Amino acid sequence: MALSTDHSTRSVADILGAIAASTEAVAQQKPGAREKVLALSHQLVSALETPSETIQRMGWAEVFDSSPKAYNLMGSYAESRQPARFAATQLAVDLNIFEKLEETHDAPATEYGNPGNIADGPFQFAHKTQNPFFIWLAEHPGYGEQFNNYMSGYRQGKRSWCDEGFYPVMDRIGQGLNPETPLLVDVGGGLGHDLLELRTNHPELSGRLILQDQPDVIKQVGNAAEGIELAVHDFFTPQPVKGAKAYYLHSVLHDWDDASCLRILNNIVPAMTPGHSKLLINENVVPDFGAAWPITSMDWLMMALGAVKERTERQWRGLLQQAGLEVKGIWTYEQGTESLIEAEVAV
Ligand SMILES: C[S@@+](CC[C@H](N)C(=O)[O-])C[C@H]1O[C@@H](n2cnc3c(N)ncnc32)[C@H](O)[C@@H]1O
Repeated sequence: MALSTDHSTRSVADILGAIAASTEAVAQQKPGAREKVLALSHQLVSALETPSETIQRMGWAEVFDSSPKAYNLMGSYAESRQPARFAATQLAVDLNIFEKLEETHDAPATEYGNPGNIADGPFQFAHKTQNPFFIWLAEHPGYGEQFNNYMSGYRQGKRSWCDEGFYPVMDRIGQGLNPETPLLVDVGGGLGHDLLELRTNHPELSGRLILQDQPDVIKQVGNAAEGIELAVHDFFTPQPVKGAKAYYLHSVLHDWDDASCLRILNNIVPAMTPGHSKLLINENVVPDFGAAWPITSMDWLMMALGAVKERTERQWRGLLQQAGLEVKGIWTYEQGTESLIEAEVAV
């Protein structure tokens, strides 16, 4: 869902005007003035944010790190002076936050590192399981279905990689196609929203569009994805579709640790035709400085859910290189959006 510019511009201007008109009363601590501006601020947020941002804010960002209070309490990438380092804020230091963590946690034993075992992280502790998140989901179909619905909601209002001004689809994957050959294989593609967007934004592209996912997910798609081929495929097994123009992984690799990602990539690379096939990865690329809240809060969420992390550009390049892939370009639309990483088989 796109933000309606006319409506939101008018609302935002009105709300900002009302806030400006109340600042004097707040400064003078008039009864009710602070509450009024607070209520207006909530209206301002709801006028500005997309459904995706609402889900992020209510679902995890405020809990983890993005609300000014929690964020300032712990620290942020934004305040760090070292690349890709998280810096404690003055408030965290003043409140001895990290000493408190040390008392309640076995942090020193892990040298304060991220949890790194996908079968033994915070999620497994909470749910008393030894299964990684997606295996647990597959065993709990009700939750799996809700997760798939959530992924569709999470995409609403977000820039799509195939929107004008993001990844130059026609230039990069639009040449040398014919209707019989696979254009794009969406590996772990969920309910197929990316393929539907590609078809809507680029109806002129020819070639087969193939959605692959786990059995329950493909069953949930049913016949809701007309013109898209549905296939049950476990991405830890060899990719059956050979020589596609593009293999696409959206929010898949960030679910897994490096060893699992290499297994996924090593199962795709043999299917790629050198000089023809591209691997497209749609993920956050954490900037070394000043990462925006949608990215830093997602990093916290991934730690909690999967004992995994969002990756920096250096980490992405290193991972792909290990799989015999060479990065051809990274496209980012604006601060805080996911990026499109394009790679080919290294020659
Ligand atoms: C975070 S979701 C991303 C879904 C979709 N690509 C998107 O961006 O909305 C990860 C997807 O990976 C799928 N998945 C997990 N393990 C899988 C496996 N072994 N083989 C294939 N798909 C798998 C899940 O079912 C889920 O749809």
